[in-house]
Amino acid sequence: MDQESTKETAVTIRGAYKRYGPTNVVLNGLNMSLPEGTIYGLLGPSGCGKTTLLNCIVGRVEIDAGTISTKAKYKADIGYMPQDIALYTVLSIEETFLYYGRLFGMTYSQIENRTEELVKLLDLPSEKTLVEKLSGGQQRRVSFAVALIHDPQLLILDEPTVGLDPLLSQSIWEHLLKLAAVGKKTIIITTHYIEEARQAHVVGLMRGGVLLCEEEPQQLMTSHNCDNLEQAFLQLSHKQHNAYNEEEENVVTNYPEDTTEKPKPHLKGEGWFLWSRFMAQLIKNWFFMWRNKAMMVFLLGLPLVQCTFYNLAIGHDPEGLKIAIVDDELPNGLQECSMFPSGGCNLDYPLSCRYIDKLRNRTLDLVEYEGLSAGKLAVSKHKTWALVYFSPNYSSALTERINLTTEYTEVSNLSIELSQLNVWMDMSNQYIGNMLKEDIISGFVDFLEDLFRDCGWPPQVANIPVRIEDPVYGSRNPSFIHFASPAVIVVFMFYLPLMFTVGVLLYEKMAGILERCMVAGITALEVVMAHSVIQFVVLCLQGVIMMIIMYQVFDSPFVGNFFWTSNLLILQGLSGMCFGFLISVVSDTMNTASFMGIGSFFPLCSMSGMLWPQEGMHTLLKSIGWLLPTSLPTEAMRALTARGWGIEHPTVYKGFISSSMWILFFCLMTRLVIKARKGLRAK
Ligand SMILES: Nc1ncnc2c1ncn2[C@@H]1O[C@H](COP(=O)(O)OP(=O)(O)OP(=O)(O)O)[C@@H](O)[C@H]1O
Repeated sequence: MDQESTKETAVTIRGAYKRYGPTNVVLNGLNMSLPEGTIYGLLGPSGCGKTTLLNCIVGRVEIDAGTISTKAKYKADIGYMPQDIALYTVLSIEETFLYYGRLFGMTYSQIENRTEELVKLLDLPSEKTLVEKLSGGQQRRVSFAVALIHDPQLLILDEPTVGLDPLLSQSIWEHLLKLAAVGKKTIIITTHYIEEARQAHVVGLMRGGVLLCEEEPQQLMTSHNCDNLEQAFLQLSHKQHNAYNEEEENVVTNYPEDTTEKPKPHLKGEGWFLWSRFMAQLIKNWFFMWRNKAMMVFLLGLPLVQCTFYNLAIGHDPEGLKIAIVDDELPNGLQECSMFPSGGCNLDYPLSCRYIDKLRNRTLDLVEYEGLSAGKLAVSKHKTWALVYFSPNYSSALTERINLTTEYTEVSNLSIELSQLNVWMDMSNQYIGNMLKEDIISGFVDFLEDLFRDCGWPPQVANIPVRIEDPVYGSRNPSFIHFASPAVIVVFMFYLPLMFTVGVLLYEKMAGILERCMVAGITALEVVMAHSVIQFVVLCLQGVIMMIIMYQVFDSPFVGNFFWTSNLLILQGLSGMCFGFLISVVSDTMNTASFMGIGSFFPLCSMSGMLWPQEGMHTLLKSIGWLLPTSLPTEAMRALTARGWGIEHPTVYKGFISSSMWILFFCLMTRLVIKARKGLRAK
């Protein structure tokens, strides 16, 4: 580059090319030269590429070919006001200035003085006012003030006067002229109000990816023999249009080859990590959370409500289930039972009555039907869940069968058949069906043991010769809720941080705030670190709430080590947060992020052993299911809480390894996606 020509210039652009996709050429070999201490009014029709050009100058977008050189060498030497408001609306004016001031490395007293000056200059309301309470024009002025706060050498302003009162626009222009004259600041300003640009020292008209002219406004009007800029631009546009019509094809075919080496970035950051920038981001996050109290209540209330509802709704045995009884050995129906004693060794009384008593004790709702077909109809019409049928000679046949056991007498096949209790069930609901089956069978064993005891026979003979001893782990009557609790906590601890991370980062990304902060010099590492600190606090609180609800308020078994359990949950929360980072960089809209979040939720739940043991999964799923981010941590959580195993046990440490590997994987993928998207944007 010609050193001599750039000596006095603040911005020099030579042969800049930029396109979005193969045909949307936005910069087509553009040249621009901006002397120091001048105001450059960049004009052009909507969509001609003004914002893209500014983005290239501030380093938001990379050009495909050409050179950009600026006198400002560091990102923080530039003051940038994007077209969108791009402000944290929950912060006050004062907090906004404090945040950006700290990002630019200003001291607290410098920020305070500057705040006072800018509030006066831009006629802003009290600095304590929240940005969300300001009008659109006031918000625009705050955004303008943010660009000015650190008194930068180079100011890049994308339509700063849109929607402002003409008097205020005029005072802004006066201030810009003063900045250029006294402070030697260089300013590039885009505007749709062409006549406003008369006040600039130089105007540039952009059209078709190039600058049609770069001249002093008065000179431009004189040379085109016009009274105003609009007419001069019309003439220039006509001239270009006629010339282009002849060689339109060349616009694309002249474009530099994709293989051309990309130009190096012309602006430097100030390192990957600066404590002051990290702290500014952290304090801003804190304000953000403090102001979003509804969001905080939601984030902390959600685990509380979810865990409470889960414990109240799931795992309890259904009560009052209706069972049809058809007892053909009682001609006058079940009321006859009251005539017989409910205990003793009375083998001549109807034994079905004693058994029915046992069923009643199991909180079943027994409904008497007359005849087998009426009972069966009740089940098929879903009036009852099951039908228990006693044959006419049930008691005598059962006595005969019992005698076989106690006195080794012979028993006929008919007696065996009649002593059989017949049960028809509605098994469409697996859990209720199995529970009823268990009640019917264990009720029968109870009844038989009682009878044997009353008759002086060993009651053990009435049962099958298998004794289930006290369990090694868990209780004698395990509940589904106890099985699912570890998975529920692990899945919640994964998804709650994911929701928070995606919610916060995507909001900043979509509002253009993240880009604006990046232009101000903040790095992705500082953003991630500051978010992680806040997220860590939130996930610890969420974990404590869930542990209290699950293990203190309700009675999920906890026999493990609190230290390792809480560490596992924290690791799991961080893994969810990192997945949130990945979703935030992959998605550009809340819709895409929601689809990714919800889309991953069901597979993770179903394969994490929350609904069904992993041992029962299809072989193919079993071989990959353990790889998922919630599978091994769920097993580790179960082993820690229900079995009391320590970190030295493979099931436990595999959970820790799995969470750590997923954190690593999500971080790497996030990094790769950022790189890939940068590459795609550059194409
Ligand atoms: N990130 C992007 N991806 C793809 N195309 C883009 C992107 N940003 C801008 N463009 C396209 O580049 C062209 C120039 O857009 P740009 O926003 O730079 O125009 P502009 O002159 O600033 O318009 P306006 O005055 O309306 O703000 C448009 O066709 C736009 O659709």
